[in-house]
Amino acid sequence: MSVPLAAEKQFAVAAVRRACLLTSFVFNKLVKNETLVKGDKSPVTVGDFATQAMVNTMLARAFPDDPIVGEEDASDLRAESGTTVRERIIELANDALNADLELGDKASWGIGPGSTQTTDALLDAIDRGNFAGGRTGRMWTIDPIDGTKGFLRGGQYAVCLALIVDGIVQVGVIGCPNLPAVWTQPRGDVGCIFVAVRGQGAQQLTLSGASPTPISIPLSTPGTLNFLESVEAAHADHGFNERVSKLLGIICEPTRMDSQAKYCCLARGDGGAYLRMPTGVGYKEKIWDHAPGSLLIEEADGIVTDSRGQSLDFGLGRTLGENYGVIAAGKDVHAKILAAVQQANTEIANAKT
Ligand SMILES: Nc1ncnc2c1ncn2[C@@H]1O[C@H](COP(=O)(O)O)[C@@H](OP(=O)(O)O)[C@H]1O
Ligand SMILES: [Mg+2]
Ligand SMILES: [Mg+2]
Ligand SMILES: [Mg+2]
Repeated sequence: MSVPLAAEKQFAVAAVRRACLLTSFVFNKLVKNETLVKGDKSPVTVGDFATQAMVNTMLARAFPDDPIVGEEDASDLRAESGTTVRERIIELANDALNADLELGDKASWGIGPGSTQTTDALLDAIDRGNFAGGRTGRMWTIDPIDGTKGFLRGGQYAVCLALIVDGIVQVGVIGCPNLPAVWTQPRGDVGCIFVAVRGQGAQQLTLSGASPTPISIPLSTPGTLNFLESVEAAHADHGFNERVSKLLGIICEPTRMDSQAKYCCLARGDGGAYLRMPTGVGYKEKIWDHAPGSLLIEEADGIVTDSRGQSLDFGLGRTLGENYGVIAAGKDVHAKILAAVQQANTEIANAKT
């Protein structure tokens, strides 16, 4: 009997692996005018666009009927003012599509040497990511560079791809080109890929997609428990986490890290919990920022909920709906952290009245 979702898993690892080579290459060559500022004031680089163009091109070949919810869209690139960055993106995406990698992806997905695409085809590939999402059917979600701010500062970032079926994440792959294979050995091998398939566990692979090693969240003790949190104070409320730490008697300092690398670290036991509480009203968390990470945690024996204790809902469209924050932790401590979060929320609400 064949293993369910084996083709999707193999594809997602190959696509993320190729994407990680592209983003690492871009980081080493990035020049100042290759970063744009989006309408919401967030940065986006030629690397984000080129990666989405490349992965979506691969997806269109491998799974032509599957819609894609992607972070980026090509409208700014189609404008006359976008000419310079557009040309650079097309060059980068084509170089990545043509790269001669093993793993047989030319045979399976028609890429590799000789697969150069036109500008129009690559811009259209980026815009295949404009799907609205929803409750029914298969869809992929891609965050070509999660943690763009981390990427720009040479910190952590992640290439994130997930398959969602009927609102449930089934496959999640996260590539972390700057993450040490072993956290305590930052001078050792750097770069890893994380894979989860629902019901089949979670694994860490090398950046070349080799040596799959099962990972899971170990039991925590109050002495070792610490929080993983965003570097960006605008993305998650650091003060709230401090309050929760005090309530729980946590003595370790939080580990600040950009991107879904936080989920990856948690899944393999580096840090006891990832807490991401909203910093204000209005921002809705995006499905591509959490789909592969949340599956990775669940498959690594962890639990992911919002601050009401409810599962994240990936069937609402491009966002997770109203923002009640995210709490990801090992099975043994999740309930304790959730209770402390709720107590902190009550205290804050009482202080206001
Ligand atoms: N006000 C806000 N609250 C929460 N998340 C936000 C936010 N503004 C932007 N983000 C998201 O935070 C992500 C990075 O998360 P982190 O802080 O964990 O590294 C960004 O992903 P991108 O970098 O892909 O745009 C972006 O989608
Ligand atoms: Mg972004
Ligand atoms: Mg993101
Ligand atoms: Mg991104």
